[in-house]
Amino acid sequence: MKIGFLGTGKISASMVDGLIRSKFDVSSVIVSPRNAQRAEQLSHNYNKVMIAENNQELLDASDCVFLCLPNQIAKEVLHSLRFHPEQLVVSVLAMAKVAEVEEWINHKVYRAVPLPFVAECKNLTPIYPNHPFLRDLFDALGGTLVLEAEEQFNLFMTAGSLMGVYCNFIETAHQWFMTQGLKKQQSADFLAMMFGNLTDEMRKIVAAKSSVSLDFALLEKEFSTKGGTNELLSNCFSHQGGRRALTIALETTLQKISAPKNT
Ligand SMILES: NC(=O)C1=CN([C@@H]2O[C@H](COP(=O)(O)OP(=O)(O)OC[C@H]3O[C@@H](n4cnc5c(N)ncnc54)[C@H](OP(=O)(O)O)[C@@H]3O)[C@@H](O)[C@H]2O)C=CC1
Repeated sequence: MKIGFLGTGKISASMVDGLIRSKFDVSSVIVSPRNAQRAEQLSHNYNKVMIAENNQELLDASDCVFLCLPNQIAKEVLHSLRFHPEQLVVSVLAMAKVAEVEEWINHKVYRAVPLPFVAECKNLTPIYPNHPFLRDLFDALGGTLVLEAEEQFNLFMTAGSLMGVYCNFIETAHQWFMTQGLKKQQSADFLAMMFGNLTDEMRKIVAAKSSVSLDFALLEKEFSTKGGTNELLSNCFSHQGGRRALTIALETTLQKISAPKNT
């Protein structure tokens, strides 16, 4: 199977890294010439990776193509391209629904939310609708979550949009500690170690595969001594609008993801 990536950015590079590292049987990978530096790097790193002359040549050579373009220009770029009837087309575009992309390209479309961690074959990737080839591919990259409805898929797209705000949260605390006099390196080391360890705790619970699913409220309690400073900080954050701000941000993002575009 020849797999093509239209738009050679962060997600394409992560998927290429993961595919080459995985046991998935891929005969060759074709990337589009933009971003030139990233495409060059991938073809330099891996024998199986070739750079197409242009977007149409990439489509002509691919059995399966992942649409990994910036959202703002996707419609315009895709409109001018010819897809082949037997080709499997997978959109990773966050902000366009299946029906919209199908109208742009006049071709059946599947969707996926691969996150950068597919590069190390350790991410669960939601797909919609189900497709056996995509299931096998993403299973090799860490696991597949098959969604029956696009509304469910859009909720996972929203969940996948939490990475930036998570870093924002830590950065806000980090900046505050520095204004209070902590050394940059010491603050960064401490925060990175603590948040990394919290993530490891969640991994342990998931790996134990107990019948009880991960309970985040319980974790919050476990890491908050009754009457202690963790409880104080968490309650203060919630009462000052922290939870509300996150809920509003999630709703705004889901609305943007789900809103119909001008087709
Ligand atoms: N990053 C993530 O975690 C996730 C991203 N997504 C979605 O995936 C898509 C890609 O995201 P991401 O990889 O992060 O974005 P990037 O900006 O890293 O990659 C987009 C790539 O498209 C290239 N490009 C721009 N114009 C064209 C064109 N006309 N023809 C071909 N390629 C072009 C850009 O090249 P150049 O640099 O030269 O402009 C760039 O390399 C987006 O729609 C995003 O919403 C979905 C799930 C998760």
